[in-house]
Amino acid sequence: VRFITRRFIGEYDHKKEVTYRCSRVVDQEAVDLEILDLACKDNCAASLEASLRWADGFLLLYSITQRLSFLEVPRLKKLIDQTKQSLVLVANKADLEIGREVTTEEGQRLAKDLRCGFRELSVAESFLAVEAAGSQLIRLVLDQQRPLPDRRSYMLTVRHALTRKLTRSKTMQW
Ligand SMILES: Nc1nc2c(ncn2[C@@H]2O[C@H](COP(=O)(O)OP(=O)(O)OP(=O)(O)O)[C@@H](O)[C@H]2O)c(=O)[nH]1
Repeated sequence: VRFITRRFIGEYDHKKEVTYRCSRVVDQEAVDLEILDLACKDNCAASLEASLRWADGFLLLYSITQRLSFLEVPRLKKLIDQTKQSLVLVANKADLEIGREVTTEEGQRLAKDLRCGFRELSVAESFLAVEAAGSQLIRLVLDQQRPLPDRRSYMLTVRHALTRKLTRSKTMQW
């Protein structure tokens, strides 16, 4: 809701399975978005599996003040992995430092292990951070939809491989 309306609505009536529609421009590309806000409470696996059928990407949020929500992440990631969709892990409520139960490093480490993007932010405090997380996911999704040689990740892999090769041959010259 913060991403779509720019406003932080502290308490809102969280209806199940509501799809929001909006548009964004990311890297000069206009993108139409459909966003499904999953509550993931009682019947999370079932609603997640249904959404896997149409979602191109996921923002997976946990609260830094609730370790249990962090511990749920690997299980949810496994479900998302079935479809190889793009994922950005978001550590929310960074404004509540006093109640912190999950460190930033733990979040970063988990995202590295799970090979997904990572952001720590406060939805309450920063619309810009929320927008950046959304844009990061949109970029990942757009990149995944491009033909392989045009993908940013593919080009980075090629660049790294070339750099390694060049470094090796330079070393051999010495
Ligand atoms: N302090 C603070 N509170 C937040 C933040 N984000 C959400 N909240 C509060 O956390 C509660 C849950 O927010 P929701 O937007 O309903 O998030 P949810 O993912 O549905 O979370 P749950 O209802 O806890 O499952 C609400 O009372 C929000 O006001 C944040 O960044 N900082």
